[in-house]
Amino acid sequence: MQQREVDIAIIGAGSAGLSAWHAARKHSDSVVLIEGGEYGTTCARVGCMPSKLLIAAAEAAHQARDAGGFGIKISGVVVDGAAVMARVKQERDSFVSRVLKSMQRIPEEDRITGHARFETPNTLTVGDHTWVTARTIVISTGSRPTWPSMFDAAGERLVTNDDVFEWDELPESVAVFGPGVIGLELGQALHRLGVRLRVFGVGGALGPFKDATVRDSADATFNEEFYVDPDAKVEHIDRDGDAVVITFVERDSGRTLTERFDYLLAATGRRPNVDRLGLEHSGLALDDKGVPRFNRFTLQCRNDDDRPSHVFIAGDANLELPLLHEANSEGRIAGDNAGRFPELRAGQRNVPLAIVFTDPQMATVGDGYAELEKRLGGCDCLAVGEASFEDQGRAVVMRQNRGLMRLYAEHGSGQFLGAELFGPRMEHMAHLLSWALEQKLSVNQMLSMPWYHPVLEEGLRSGLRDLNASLQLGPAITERCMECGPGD
Ligand SMILES: Cc1cc2nc3c(=O)[nH]c(=O)nc-3n(C[C@H](O)[C@H](O)[C@H](O)COP(=O)(O)OP(=O)(O)OC[C@H]3O[C@@H](n4cnc5c(N)ncnc54)[C@H](O)[C@@H]3O)c2cc1C
Ligand SMILES: NC(=O)c1ccc[n+]([C@@H]2O[C@H](COP(=O)([O-])OP(=O)(O)OC[C@H]3O[C@@H](n4cnc5c(N)ncnc54)[C@H](O)[C@@H]3O)[C@@H](O)[C@H]2O)c1
Repeated sequence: MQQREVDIAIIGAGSAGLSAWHAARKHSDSVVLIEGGEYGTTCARVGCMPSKLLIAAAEAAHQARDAGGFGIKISGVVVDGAAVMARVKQERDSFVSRVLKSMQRIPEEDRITGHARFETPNTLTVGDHTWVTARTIVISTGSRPTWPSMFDAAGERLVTNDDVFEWDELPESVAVFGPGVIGLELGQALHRLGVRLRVFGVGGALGPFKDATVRDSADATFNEEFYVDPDAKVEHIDRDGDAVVITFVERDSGRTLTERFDYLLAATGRRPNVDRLGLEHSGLALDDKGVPRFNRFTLQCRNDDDRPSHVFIAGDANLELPLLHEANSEGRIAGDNAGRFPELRAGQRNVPLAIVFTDPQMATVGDGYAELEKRLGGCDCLAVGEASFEDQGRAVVMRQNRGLMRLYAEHGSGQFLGAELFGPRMEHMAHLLSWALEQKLSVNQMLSMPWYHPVLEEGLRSGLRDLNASLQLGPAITERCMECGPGD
């Protein structure tokens, strides 16, 4: 076994680990980055980027088919599955190669390949070849898909997002389990690319929504396009030859059906990669899910005797907000603090922002309705406003007039608190709203900003007016702003 003694060891060369490495190197030349799986990051290899590439192809097919609604006739839209997958893989590989190229800036002697495990609080073994003793350690080991054992009946026809972007052709049919973020993004894309689809969920959850009004709107809208049952009754999952055979109660008819699918796509959530780290030797205090307890501003873990630890945890590994921008910023904070230890700095954390790239898009800004309701509902302090996109001017122009937004504010102060958004191009609206929340703007201040015409943001103005009306603050409310032009 080789022996390495370093200042800082970073476990996992994903997005969080790479950010941590760059931040840590500002403090010390003695930093190693340990990677046990494939280099290139989850985001570029099997996550954000290939999923958006598949969605982009699906959008092109959808727009071609929908063009008739504008009087444009495109006959015989053909999806060439092999060509679609070839482009997804080619662009995916190019994103991965950019990550790999940027990693060349990390000196070779500072990169160690192999699975890391704690042997003592300051010592790791990497594979069966290296002992690393480190003054501080960053855990940035990411997460992996998880599914209930009943899916194992599908054998090798059980796939996850790790497999989909390796397909050379599009399958004829897929049963998606989990109408969460991954299930809806990939499910809708596959459907639009001509794949026969059923999406099964449990307990009624749909996407990221906690506000039942928005969730119901999304449920109805998606079901106009493809089958989603967020509270499915699935009786059996079997394997017959190359097919996965699923017996379930159909949502509206109540009939028990047995259908064959090429694949079962498990999109039932992800678990943090902390279970194979030998954490029992790390001295760290763990929560009930086995994840180290940590401070979200410093990313510092705690020891099981409650003293602050020399170990930090960033990215999907800590299970807090498994999103790319959070992995990057947590990695930066963790790497910086691992370098300064025992001195620490509280890092800047942004307001929660999540966007789902379905059509219509889904987005949440702030703590989300369930959390706000818990915090402010009891004292009747939570004001709610809403606006539909059904008759929103610009959305009608674009034939994208579907969806609903709900906006939240605090009674008394009038401060904007967050939103759940379902509608066209919400990625942009969600950014505007997160910036307003970051600036702690009141609803009144937001309404006093410029509003162009005719834009989707006029729909946001309608929602803010409705919210302002529920706040009962200031002068009488204008019901509908006709002098602004049609489009509110
Ligand atoms: C299909 C899909 C789509 C997504 N789309 C989006 C999106 O559109 N927008 C968005 O913000 N987020 C998206 N995400 C989430 C985003 O990809 C993740 O939040 C982010 O990639 C997490 O980065 P990370 O550094 O924590 O983990 P990773 O990039 O997974 O890095 C962890 C690394 O640690 C390594 N490792 C694990 N254990 C060990 C060990 N013991 N020793 C050594 N190495 C180890 C792993 O091999 C891995 O390389 C998506 C995720 C998926 C799955
Ligand atoms: N656009 C994005 O930002 C983006 C895209 C993809 C993934 N991600 C990240 O990846 C994370 C993981 O995504 P995910 O979709 O795997 O998790 P998720 O938590 O969003 O969704 C999992 C879904 O599976 C359902 N489910 C659980 N057990 C089930 C069962 N036995 N049968 C049927 N359904 C079941 C849950 O009710 C939930 O709806 C997300 O939370 C997100 O942070 C982000």
